[in-house]
Amino acid sequence: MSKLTPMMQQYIEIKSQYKDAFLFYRLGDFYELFYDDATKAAQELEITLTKRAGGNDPIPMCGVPYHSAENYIKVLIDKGYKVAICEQVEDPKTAKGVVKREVVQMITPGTVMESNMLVEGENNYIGSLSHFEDGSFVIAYNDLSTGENRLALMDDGWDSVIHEFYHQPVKEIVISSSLPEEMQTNLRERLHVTLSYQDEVNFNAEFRDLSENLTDERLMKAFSRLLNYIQNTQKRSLDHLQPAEVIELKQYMSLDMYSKRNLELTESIMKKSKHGSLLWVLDKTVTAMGARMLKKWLERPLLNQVKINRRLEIVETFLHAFMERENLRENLKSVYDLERLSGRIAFGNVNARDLIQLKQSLQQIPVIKETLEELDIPEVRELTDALIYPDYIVDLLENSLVEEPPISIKEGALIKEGYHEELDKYRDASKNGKQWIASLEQQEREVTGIKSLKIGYNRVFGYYIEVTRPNLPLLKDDRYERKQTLTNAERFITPELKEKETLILEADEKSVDLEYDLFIKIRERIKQDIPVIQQLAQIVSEIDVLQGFATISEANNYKRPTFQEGIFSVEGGRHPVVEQVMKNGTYVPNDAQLDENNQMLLITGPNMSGKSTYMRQVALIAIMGQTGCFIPAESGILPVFDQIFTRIGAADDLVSGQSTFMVEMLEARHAIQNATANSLILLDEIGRGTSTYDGMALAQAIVEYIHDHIHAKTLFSTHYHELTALETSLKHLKNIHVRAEEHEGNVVFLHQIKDGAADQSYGIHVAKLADLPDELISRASVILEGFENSNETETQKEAAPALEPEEIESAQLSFFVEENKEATKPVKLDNKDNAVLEELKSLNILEMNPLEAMNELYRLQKKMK
Ligand SMILES: Nc1ncnc2c1ncn2[C@@H]1O[C@H](COP(=O)(O)OP(=O)(O)OP(=O)(O)O)[C@@H](O)[C@H]1O
Repeated sequence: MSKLTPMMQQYIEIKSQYKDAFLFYRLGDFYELFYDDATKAAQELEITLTKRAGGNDPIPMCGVPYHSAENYIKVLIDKGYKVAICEQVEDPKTAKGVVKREVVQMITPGTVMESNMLVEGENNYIGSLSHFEDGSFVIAYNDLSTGENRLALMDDGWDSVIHEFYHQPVKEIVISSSLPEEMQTNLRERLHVTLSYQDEVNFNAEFRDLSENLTDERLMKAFSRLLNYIQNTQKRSLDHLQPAEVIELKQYMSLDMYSKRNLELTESIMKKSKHGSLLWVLDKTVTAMGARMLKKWLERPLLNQVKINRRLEIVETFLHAFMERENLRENLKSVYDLERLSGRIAFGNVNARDLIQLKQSLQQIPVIKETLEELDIPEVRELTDALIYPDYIVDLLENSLVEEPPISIKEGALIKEGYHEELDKYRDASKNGKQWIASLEQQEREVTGIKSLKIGYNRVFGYYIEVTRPNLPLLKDDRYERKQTLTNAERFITPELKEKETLILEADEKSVDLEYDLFIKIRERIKQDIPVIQQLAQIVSEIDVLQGFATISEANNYKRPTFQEGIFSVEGGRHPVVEQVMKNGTYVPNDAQLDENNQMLLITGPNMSGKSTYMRQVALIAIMGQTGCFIPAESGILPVFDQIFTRIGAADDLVSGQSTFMVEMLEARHAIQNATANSLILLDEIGRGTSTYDGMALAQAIVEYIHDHIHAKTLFSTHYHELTALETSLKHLKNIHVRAEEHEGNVVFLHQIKDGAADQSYGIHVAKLADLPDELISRASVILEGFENSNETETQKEAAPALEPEEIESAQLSFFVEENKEATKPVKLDNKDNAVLEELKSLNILEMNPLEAMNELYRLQKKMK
């Protein structure tokens, strides 16, 4: 290969430091990509790949225009790639004007700042994961656009890490390369995130303020890992980063990853979007900051009753104060996204228009405060007192910036008159010069008698005197110096005019430069107040979420719940999302009663009758109540649930490679291992993913296990009518059913919950509703009759007698019981089997994904055969 140009040599040197990113190499008006980057980018961005002469081997190359680069970068970032931006910068070591190239910023999926790459009303988190010798993990979160930092310490093993990341999704995870390979693969395969590495962890003094409240060294280390990564990628001021908040996971209701998805809290399963989720119904916020806070609240409902009641109290006050609430909503509409604005101020990305928006937002603070002051209850007063109006910021912006500045900050017209003496002088000089020119024009018209004589300006010649051709004879010789001839006119200059021109242009240039400098100073000054702005943003967001709760509660007739330990007693409860999408008044409300006597509700009823909807409704009411929102019910007494676990249909797509049954078992296991007497468990038709008897046996054993060992409030829906017999043997279990009636051979769904077990299944009626062929339906009815008459089926259909707790342990359900429990029944094994058994024992099932586990089992079974 022949010698490369110095520019390409420099490229290769820089690229070697950014191997995992697309290097956008600035050349004139383009960012160029070379070699593999070019080939891959051409494919991903659907742009033309060309070749650059590079000795014997032409170099693959493609480019994107500088001005539209953001759009291309967004495509790459959305696909999980990283981009390094390489610019020409002045080299301070060399003579002025000589430039060098360097990477000025990395854009990675988790560190996006550009507004067109961010979703309004949603956080863009990057996470870092650190592991420690004692088996604990720390996750650190950062949203670079808002500066938020949060930390969570986890000492419940690897599963809890995965659950946490499901719970709080991130675009990118920063790890140390010493994180065990299986864990790295697990993160990649289960979370589909970009993994980045930061091995060197230095705690920089400049971050001391951010970590003052961190006493645990593990938290410090994890936080530093994240901050170091951000520093290395961003290479610019991070003044907007907020002090780390430690998430005490035990202070929030824990929702496992299955619940968040199954209950469609923030995203609907079908559409994979906010539409159709609880968030969609409840989001009546008017600011982007409020929307983000609402999402966070829904993801982490509270456990502390005092805090819950504080929120409910404010919601109630807002609910009854219609006029004040309407005013608040109006005022809030004028509040810009202060959190993201702070980030951009820190990064030096804001223009004068942004600062005017900041001023207008801050000007709403006294108005909001005044409205709140009219609602005089202690909980609101707390918020009102915290709203401190930063009049000095508003005054600064009011005195310095014009009301409608241009987008560019480099062309002047930003700063108000009277703000800066020197600037006023330049402006005066320019203005005086221009006035002098205007009077010269007047004077020359009079002296020459040419009425159309005018003084004009263009960038090439500066100021000139223009005389139209027919008037030229009126000009005395040598009066002006000829400069340019046009078809219909001549242009002239005079030494005096040129002298004034120099003065005017100098003054204009100086004032534009000075305006820029003054603007930067104002921006830097505001930078110091970022914490004040961020604090206001927090309070405004909270007010916004709470007024939103009041607004939706009023619109949908939600009621304030009360709390009482151990009792879930709801009258006329509704599913908030199904109710919302159905026509007004068509949703059938239902009561729900769970208490010490009725810890478990076994729900039967035909397909499509509303079993799942009812179960979800119970959980959503609990979540809404603990979030501090009113609930969709006539009245409600709620317990404070510490955790919610769910196993509700449609989960098969969770992790590719897992069978429905395996997912079902994993979800059930998770509940059984972690639930307490204060938890809520929803199990929808557990066991249906396998053969009838297996399924029924598992279902019964699970019901018994929860009933006898866990005592969690549980809703269990089933098609195994045989299980309803358990009501007689399990003291705290109650049968309920969803009512349906048969009318002229068709099933009518009443969606009403009634005590007792359903009397028949109506499965065939539902199949009929689904328009299966008549012949097939008749045949199914005949087969069903056959089953019902068969003695064998009758005897098998009896529910097995309830097992004693010891029996459960030996009921071959070790899958649900703790890992590594000794098998209770000895089995005769030969040497080959023993070897397989040893291998089986040594498998670390919890570290595998289900597909790996299945493959292992299959392999071992094959070995035995
Ligand atoms: N209380 C209700 N009022 C009005 N419509 C309801 C109610 N509950 C459920 N529905 C309607 O019935 C449909 C079926 O409900 P759901 O999926 O809960 O039934 P299911 O009994 O769980 O069915 P399957 O056993 O087939 O899973 C829902 O999509 C909803 O439109």
